[in-house]
Amino acid sequence: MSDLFKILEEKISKENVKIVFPEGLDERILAAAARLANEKLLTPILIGDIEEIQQKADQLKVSLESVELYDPKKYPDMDKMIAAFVEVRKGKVTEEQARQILLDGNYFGTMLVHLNDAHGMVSGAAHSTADTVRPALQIIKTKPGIQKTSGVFIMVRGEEKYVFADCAINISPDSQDLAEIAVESAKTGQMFDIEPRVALLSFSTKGSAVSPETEKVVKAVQLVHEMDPQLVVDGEIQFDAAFIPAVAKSKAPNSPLHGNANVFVFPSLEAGNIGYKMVQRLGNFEAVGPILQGLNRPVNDLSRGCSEEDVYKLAIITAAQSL
Ligand SMILES: CC(C)(COP(=O)(O)OP(=O)(O)OC[C@H]1O[C@@H](n2cnc3c(N)ncnc32)[C@H](O)[C@@H]1OP(=O)(O)O)[C@@H](O)C(=O)NCCC(=O)NCCS
Ligand SMILES: CC(=O)OP(=O)(O)O
Repeated sequence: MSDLFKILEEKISKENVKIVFPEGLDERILAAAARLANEKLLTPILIGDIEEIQQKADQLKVSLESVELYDPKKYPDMDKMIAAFVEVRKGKVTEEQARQILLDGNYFGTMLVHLNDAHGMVSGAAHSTADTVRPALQIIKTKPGIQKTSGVFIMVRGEEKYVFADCAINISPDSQDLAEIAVESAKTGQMFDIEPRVALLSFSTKGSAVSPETEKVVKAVQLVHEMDPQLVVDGEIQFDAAFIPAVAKSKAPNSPLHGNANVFVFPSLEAGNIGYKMVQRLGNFEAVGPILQGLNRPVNDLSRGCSEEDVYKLAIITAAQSL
């Protein structure tokens, strides 16, 4: 993984990438932004009260040289931003409402990305996922052909790397959503040198149980075959049959995964979010993400339990996604 970050770092340091951090007063954000600027990887834009940010930086003894600071309350181009927001939310907000909404750092930061004043955004160290991503869903929107944004984690322990999805966004994905999540997660895995072998997980393997929940996954696998016939994929399948070759031999002898899956698509957000946190905390995996996939421009959400290192890494990924 460190090699991979080196490749991403080399890529982004040649470009002048600007990443906006709406939580400018959060210590983890401040420290990571100072480090990213100091290493000349990208130009961070911190949002918040400028004096307070500077005071906090002094307390933390970090330099804000090469870091841009924006305060929505004093932003000189606010009228232009309000007009653009009213336009993108067509009929859903008035100018007066927009003036209020854009004081919120996540909306303000997302608009900087929308208006090409920043290449991407990282937030969520101090905000829930809903508050972090809602502006992106409303303003940045999904790429053509993609119905739903979803969030993956790259789970890393030594040389082991796996993709877990969706751990962040879609609470009750249907078959179509799961199929799209599977195809997009395979592509995200490739960004991290993972040759995707995709398992659509369930509590059942190949009809060992039958219920609306298992049938949803079976249908999703059929849709994945139509969407990407070359993709190595199987389901519905239990985690052990997807991951342990000996168990695959007994439970799913004809599975193309042969117990070697590396992209795991969970059947619901309950399963995905609980699953990634258990593997992170009980299995001592590093959880890199959530990386949002399917958006027109990169916006990524942090877990509120993140460290400075997590912020630093997610910013590098966000910058790489913008190229
Ligand atoms: C993501 C989430 C915030 C969206 O919920 P919401 O804001 O209530 O969404 P709404 O249904 O009001 O939709 C708001 C907009 O986002 C869009 N949207 C909602 N979900 C979307 C998705 N998965 N992909 C793309 N767009 C989406 C809607 O189309 C709507 O657009 P519009 O206003 O232009 O019509 C919600 O699904 C959620 O809370 N998910 C769980 C997040 C979480 O807690 N995860 C665990 C921790 S990581
Ligand atoms: C991704 C995630 O679970 O975020 P949080 O821990 O902030 O809810």
